[in-house]
Amino acid sequence: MEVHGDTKGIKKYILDQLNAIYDLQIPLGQISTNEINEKMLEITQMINREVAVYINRQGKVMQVAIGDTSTISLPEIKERTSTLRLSGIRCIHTHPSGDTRLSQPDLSSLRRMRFDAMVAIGQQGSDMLASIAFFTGEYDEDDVPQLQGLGPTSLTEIHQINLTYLTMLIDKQLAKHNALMTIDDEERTILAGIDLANSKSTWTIEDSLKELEQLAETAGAKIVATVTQKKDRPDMALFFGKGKIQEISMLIQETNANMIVFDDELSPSQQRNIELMLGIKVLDRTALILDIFAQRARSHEGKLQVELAQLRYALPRISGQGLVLSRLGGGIGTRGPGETKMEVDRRHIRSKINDIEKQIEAIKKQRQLHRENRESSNISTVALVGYTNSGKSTLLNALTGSDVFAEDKLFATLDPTTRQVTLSTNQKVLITDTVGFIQKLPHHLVSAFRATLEEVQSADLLLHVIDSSQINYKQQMDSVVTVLRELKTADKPTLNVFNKIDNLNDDDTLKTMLTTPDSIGISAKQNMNLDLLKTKIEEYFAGKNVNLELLIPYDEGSAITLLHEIAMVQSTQYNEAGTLIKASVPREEINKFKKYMLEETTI
Ligand SMILES: Nc1nc2c(ncn2[C@@H]2O[C@H](COP(=O)(O)OP(=O)(O)OP(=O)(O)O)[C@@H](O)[C@H]2O)c(=O)[nH]1
Ligand SMILES: [Mg+2]
Repeated sequence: MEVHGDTKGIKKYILDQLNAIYDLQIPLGQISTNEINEKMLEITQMINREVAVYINRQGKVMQVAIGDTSTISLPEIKERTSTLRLSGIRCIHTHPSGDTRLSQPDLSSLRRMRFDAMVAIGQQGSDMLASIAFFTGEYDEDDVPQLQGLGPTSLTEIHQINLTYLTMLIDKQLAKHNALMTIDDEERTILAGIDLANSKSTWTIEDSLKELEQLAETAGAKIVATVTQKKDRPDMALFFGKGKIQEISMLIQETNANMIVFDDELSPSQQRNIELMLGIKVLDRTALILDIFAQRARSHEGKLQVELAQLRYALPRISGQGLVLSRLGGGIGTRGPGETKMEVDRRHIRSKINDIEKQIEAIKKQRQLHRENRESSNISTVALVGYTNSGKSTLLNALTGSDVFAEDKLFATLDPTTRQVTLSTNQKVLITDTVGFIQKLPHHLVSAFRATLEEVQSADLLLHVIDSSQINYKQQMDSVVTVLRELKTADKPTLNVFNKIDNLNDDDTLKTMLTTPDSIGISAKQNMNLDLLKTKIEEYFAGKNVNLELLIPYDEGSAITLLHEIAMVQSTQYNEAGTLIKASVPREEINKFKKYMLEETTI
């Protein structure tokens, strides 16, 4: 490292002191430190010349120079053809006179170099004073970028400014201005997951992050990096450790990311703290899911429910921000009276929440009437439940010949759809397609599925549709059961429908799946076993099944295969004498299994 500028005639021991500044680190987001400022002022007094230090957004000193800042050139600052962004470097320099007002050359250097901020510091008596100027992100009528200043004031005050947050707002504002010229709305996204030491989840962090990636892509984001951290528990303030956040800050610079999504729900304060440290948009899994919901909602009620969930999510999160900025006298992103504006917003949100709740209540009553009509007509109801993208809508379409929207994306369906299906016995049942479930679904989001919830609660039978081609299908099943438990419907009679078996080329896997009680393997897309599925539904409603407990010797495997085909297997155990199976068998088929029946079985 060398000291730049006009160093002629400067003594070596002073150059050494200036050189030592390169080794000093500035905390993320803070403009500079007392240590650096004191050093700079001390040297200024000795040589009676300006001393300038250039610092990047990681808090690293990029250059130390002596002399006039208006003639400085920084190789780190690439000449940008567009006027979109700040350079990511700030200039702190001394005024030997002690008058810290920014001069015209200071301001033109700020404009030319697009500094994050230009700061002048000086000493008056024992006081360290400073002035700061930065872009507001706005332009005047002649398209000249506007500047804003603060000071002279105490250095302490300047150090309280959160530069990360400030530059984020400026960048946003600049981008907005240039939106007509450049299309740069790509969300370059970093995914972040925590690997908790004693997590109760059956999901691996890799699987969970893979799913988060799918969610982010569904929402329209482009993934540029993924970070994980192993921890005993999340950090109260930052979720991750401080060092990790610093590492991410570096990664943001490298990848030019403008958004980070955490795989778990962040508390409002964690979200805010991370945003202040990183200066980019910070979302969590919940916000991402809400965003997808918002894009997908079609029905009036669906839209209301998503909006309600969004407002409830936003409410505790609108606070604090802009404190630093309102002290700077408004400007970037704070137009309106700072805190007052937030307060108004919050009240506004609360009344909106009330309003939507009333509307939803009214719709709910209407729906209840519908349901009562349906119930009085004595038609049995089946609800399709399952992990998102497992093929519920495809199955509804296949069973009923309808054309519900199905696609290879998470949360293709938001609003429940009910169709009638005629079974072979001419019996009619109503089948309802519902929103898919997902792991780590927060409680308040579950309530956003109210329509689904009611459908599931009122159904006579659930078909749990499982994507058997997923390696982690078991974990997905667990997650569905968890949500069903939250909906207090986990005890409903359920048929496990292993879908997409056309994608399975491994018979053993299917066999293992079918040892799950009450299960059947199908392909909704390829029309495999759909008649069998209908028969099972039929049998359930006809009450034609008899529960048997069978012991099948190991050399009579074909009986087990037959059993899986025509009965609902509830449990399978292996013991010395053979396979012990509990199954619900159609009455007319009982004879085929008589010889395996355990004595205590009663028919
Ligand atoms: N190979 C194969 N693909 C299937 C089968 N059933 C559905 N799919 C595909 O799986 C994807 C998801 O199907 P959907 O019916 O939209 O799934 P869903 O459960 O309704 O999903 P959400 O509404 O998003 O929760 C689509 O691309 C379907 O074509 C199947 O039996 N075999
Ligand atoms: Mg669907």
